[in-house]
Amino acid sequence: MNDTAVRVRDLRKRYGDVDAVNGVDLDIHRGEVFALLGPNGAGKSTTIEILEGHRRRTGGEVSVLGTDPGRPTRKWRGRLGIVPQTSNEQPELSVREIVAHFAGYYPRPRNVDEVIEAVGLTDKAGARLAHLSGGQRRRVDVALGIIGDPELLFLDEPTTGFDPDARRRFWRLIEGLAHGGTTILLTTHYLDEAEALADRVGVIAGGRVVEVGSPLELGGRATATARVGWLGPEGRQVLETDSPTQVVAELSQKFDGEVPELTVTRPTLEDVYLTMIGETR
Ligand SMILES: Nc1ncnc2c1ncn2[C@@H]1O[C@H](COP(=O)(O)OP(=O)(O)OP(=O)(O)O)[C@@H](O)[C@H]1O
Repeated sequence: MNDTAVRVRDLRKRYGDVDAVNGVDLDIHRGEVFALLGPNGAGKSTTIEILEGHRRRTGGEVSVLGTDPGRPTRKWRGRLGIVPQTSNEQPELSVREIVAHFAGYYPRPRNVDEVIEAVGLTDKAGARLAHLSGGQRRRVDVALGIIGDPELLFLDEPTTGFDPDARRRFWRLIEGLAHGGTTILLTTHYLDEAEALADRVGVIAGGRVVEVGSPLELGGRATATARVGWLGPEGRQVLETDSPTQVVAELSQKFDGEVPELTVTRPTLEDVYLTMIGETR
C-alpha cells in the first residue's frame, strides 16, 4: 500500500476575486499527525474542506487515500473521519443517540459507549445536546469524527472551547489514535497543541505553504542562538550563544559542579511561527 495518505500539488481555490488557496503543495504520510498552522483567513479550512470532498477546487491535483476528493465515493467517505470547524447537530438528541446515529453511517464503527468514554462524556451520555456546554458540544463533534474508526481523521480547530483538563484528555485520545495507526490532519491556533501532537507542522499564510518541518526544527529552532541563564555572584546573568554546551561546560567548571538556577532556552514554536507569519505580511 502507498505510504502517502494525502498528496496535494499546486492546489488553488478562488472565491470571486479572492485567492483563498494559491498554490499549496502538501504530502502527508500514513500514520503521521500533521498540523496545519496559519493566521485567520490563511486558507487552512478551505484546504481541509477540499481534501474532505466538501468543497470544489479551482485548480491543482489532490489525492486523499488514493482518491480524488473531487470525485468522492461512499466507500471512500467511510474511511474518513471529519471534525469540522463548526457543526450544528440536532439539539433534541442525546449524546448517545447522536453518536449511535452516526455509527450507522459506517461499515465498521467503534463501540458507541467506548467513544463517549474516550471523549469524557460518559456522565452526559443521556443529556440532550441542547443542554451541553460549548466545550462539551465540541467533544461530541470529536466523538462523531472518530466513531467510524477512520483511516484518516480531519480535525479543524478541535479543542476550541475546551478547558485545560479536557484539552489534555483530548491530546491523549489523539496520541492513542495515532499510536493505532490513524493518520491525522489538524488545524489549530494553539502552538502548544501542535507541539504536543504533531510529527510535522506546515505553516500556511496567504494561501501558500511557507514551511514544513517537525515542531522542534521549524524555522531553524533547533540550531537557533540559545540563551544560557544562571545566577552568578552579581545576580542573574544571561548570555546569547551558538555553542551553549560549551558555555554550560565552562560554567560547570567555574562553579565546580551545579550551576545555580541554570536555564538554556531557544526560540519557542510561537517565536518562530510569529517571525514566519510576520515575514509574509
Ligand atoms: N465561502 C466563501 N466565500 C468567499 N470567501 C471565502 C469563503 N470561505 C472562505 N473565504 C475566504 O477565503 C480565505 C481563506 O479562508 P479560510 O476559512 O480557509 O481560512 P482559515 O485559515 O481556515 O482561517 P481561520 O483560522 O480563521 O479559520 C479568507 O479570506 C476567507 O474570507
